[in-house]
Amino acid sequence: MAITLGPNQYGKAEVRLVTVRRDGPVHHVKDLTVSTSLRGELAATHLTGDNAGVLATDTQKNTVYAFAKEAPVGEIEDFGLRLARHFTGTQENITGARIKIDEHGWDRIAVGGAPHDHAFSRSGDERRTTAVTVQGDRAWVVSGIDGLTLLKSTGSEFHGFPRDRYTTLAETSDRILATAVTAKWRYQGEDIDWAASHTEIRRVMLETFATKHSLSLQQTLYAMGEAVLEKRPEVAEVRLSLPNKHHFLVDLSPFGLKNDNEVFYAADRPYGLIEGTILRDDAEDPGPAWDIH
Ligand SMILES: O=c1[nH]c(=O)c2[nH]c(=O)[nH]c2[nH]1
Repeated sequence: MAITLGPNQYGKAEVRLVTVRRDGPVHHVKDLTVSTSLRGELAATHLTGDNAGVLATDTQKNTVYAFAKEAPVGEIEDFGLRLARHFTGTQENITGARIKIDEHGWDRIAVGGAPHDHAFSRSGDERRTTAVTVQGDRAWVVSGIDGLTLLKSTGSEFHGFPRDRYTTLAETSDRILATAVTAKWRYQGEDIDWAASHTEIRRVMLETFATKHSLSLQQTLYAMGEAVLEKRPEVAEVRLSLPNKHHFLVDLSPFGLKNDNEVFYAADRPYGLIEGTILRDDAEDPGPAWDIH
C-alpha cells in the first residue's frame, strides 16, 4: 500500500483587522476578518518536517497588518488580490494563495439626527465577503453576502408536494417566508468596481425576494440568482444557500381564538436548507475558484 499527500493548504485563519482612516475629524472605520491559505510545494514539511519552504502563519498574520498600514486597504477584493500576489510572488515554492475576507459593517451613530464623526454602531449580522484565489498568473474572485436575514409576511405559498404516510405538513397558499441569505458570486475579470457591483447585486437580490410571488423557496432562490445574472454581466455564477426559517401558525383554538395568519411560532431548528447554483452556460472555466473552502 502506498500512501501519498493529497491536496493541502495552510495559513492563518480569522485575523481580526480594524483600521481607522483619520485624515480629518471624520474618521472611517473598516472592520475585517482575514484568512490566508497558501498552497504549493509543501511536501517536505509534511513528510520530513523540513520547514525551509513554510512561510510561518504568524508571518502571514503580520503581513496582513503591515499591508493595512503601507497602503489604504480599499475594497476587500483589492486587498485580497494584493495579499495573494504578495505571497505567491515572494515565496518560490508558494504557487497559489487564497485570501478570504469578511467585512463587518459599522454605521455612524446619529447625534441630534446628524451622523457622528467617530462614533459607530454595528450594522448587524450582515457581512460582505470575498474569497480571492491566485494561481500562477491567474486570479479568481468570489464575493458575496453572509447573514442577510429577510422576511416577507405574504406572497409565499407551498403546496402540491407529495403526501406519503409520514407527511403531516399542511398545504398553504399564504405563509411567512424568511431566510438568512448566504450568497457567493463568481466574477469574470478584475476590472470591476467592486463596491458598486456589491451594492447592485444586493439590491437586485432583495428586490427579487420582495417582489417575486413564491411557490417555493427553491423558486425564489432561482429567481434571485437569475436576476443577478440578467442585470450584472460581470458575474458568471451565483451560489445561494437559503435556510427556510420556518414560522408555524400557533393553534389558538384551545383558547377559543381563530388564528387568521397573525400569530406564529418562529422555530430556530430544524430548518429547511435550500441550496443551488445559477450560472451562465457560456461562463468561463471556474478554475480553482471554489476548491477547498
Ligand atoms: O419552500 C419550501 N420548499 C420545501 O422544499 C419545503 N419543505 C417544507 O417542509 N417546506 C418547504 N418550503
